[in-house]
Amino acid sequence: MGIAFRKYHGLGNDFILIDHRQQVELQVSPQQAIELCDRNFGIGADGVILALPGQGEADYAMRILNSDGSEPEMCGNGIRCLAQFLADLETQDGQSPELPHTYQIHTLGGIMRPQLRPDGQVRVDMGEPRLLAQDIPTTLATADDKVVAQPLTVAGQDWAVTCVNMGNPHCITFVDDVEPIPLADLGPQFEHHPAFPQRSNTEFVQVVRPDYLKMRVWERGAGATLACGTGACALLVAAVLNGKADRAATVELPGGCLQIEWGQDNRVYMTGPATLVFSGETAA
Ligand SMILES: N[C@@H](CCC[C@H](N)C(=O)O)C(=O)O
Repeated sequence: MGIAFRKYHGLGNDFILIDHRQQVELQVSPQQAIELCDRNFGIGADGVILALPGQGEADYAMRILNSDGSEPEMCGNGIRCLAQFLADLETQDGQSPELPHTYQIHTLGGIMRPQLRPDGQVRVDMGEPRLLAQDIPTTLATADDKVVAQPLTVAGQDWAVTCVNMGNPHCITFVDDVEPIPLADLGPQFEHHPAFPQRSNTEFVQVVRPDYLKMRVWERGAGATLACGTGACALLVAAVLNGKADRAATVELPGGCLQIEWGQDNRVYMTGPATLVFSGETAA
């Protein structure tokens, strides 16, 4: 039996979505995720997302495997795609949700709340950013301290980094211009730096205006991607902490723009699209 799937993307950050609502035990192994995500020999994607049954307050649960088979705690673009996938499945089951509709989704990074809106956008309550070194996690500061503009040497160069956990770990560096950054060279060196015991997602950010930031990302377990939702949230928080941005801004990623807001309630809100590309079934 093959695996039935649908492929979605959020600004070019693409995922294979699998209906896993009848089973709690994961039916997709890390090796299968690597094969499904392969852009030559598989479907091709940055990750595999499984829609599982929810427990307690959660309507559903999300598990995700990166294209290298590792399992991250959260994925911002992925959770928008998951919300659209769930609505599409419910519509197929004759229970189309009335918009706006908010799901409560259990993730390994906590409960997230994506809201499908009548204009086709998905707004997600991404929860509170975690800033203490022990929560990133990183050894760049003592456990109870924040990591804001701390020095880090990578590739023989000194960088000033700010770290934010949005369910998953992010290391943010502000630069004058993101275009010349040699991402494929620097990205893996940040990702695997000993200062990050659980590896790290890495964002290079250019402040165009306090309400408009431009970024390029190297994702843990997936490499250079066209967009990263948790990364866009993390970098807005980092930019505010560094006095470089307003609490609401447009973040331009290689695949398009996200609207990010760090509310006075200390929660981060992300708004962007989720697009169905095609559906299919793998060969047995
Ligand atoms: N693309 C994602 C993040 C996916 C997880 C990441 N690769 C990690 O390992 O933490 C997003 O949109 O947030």
